[in-house]
Amino acid sequence: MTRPILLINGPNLNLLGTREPQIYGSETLADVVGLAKQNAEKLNVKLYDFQSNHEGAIVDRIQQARDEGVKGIIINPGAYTHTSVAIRDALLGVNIPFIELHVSNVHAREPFRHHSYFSDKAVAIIVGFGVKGYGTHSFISSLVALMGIPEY
Ligand SMILES: O=C(O)[C@@H]1C=C(O)[C@@H](O)[C@H](O)C1
Repeated sequence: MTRPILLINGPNLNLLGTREPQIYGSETLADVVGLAKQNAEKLNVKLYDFQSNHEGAIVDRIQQARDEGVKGIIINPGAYTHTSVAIRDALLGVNIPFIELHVSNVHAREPFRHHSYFSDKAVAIIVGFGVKGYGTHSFISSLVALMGIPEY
């Protein structure tokens, strides 16, 4: 029985690899998701992934996660981190523990990136590890533990 978790990436993360590589690195989103899935599988964790540039689509995907029995969500809301009450409400509404992730250290960037609509409700926050934050083996196992997802 695998333990389903959902990885959500918000706007412009589909540009990873070509987008401001000095900030976000040169790996593509496909590289990142592939590594995370590989490492999740080793831990008997089924990782679903989703990327959208549209706030409502992210809200819909979060709501769908409850029906799928997703046990935890790792979300990089992208710029919606700093603006979206709607995505915050969706996460609270489905009552699934989530971890907030950012490739860059948002606190070392422009002031408008210092506020997050998610951090006060996140189980944990991963900030500034670059794309490594998405999914080395040790990260996934600690994320799963942090989200209180039981061993099957
Ligand atoms: O570091 C990241 O992954 C976040 C990604 C984005 O697209 C920005 O809008 C956020 O401000 C930071």
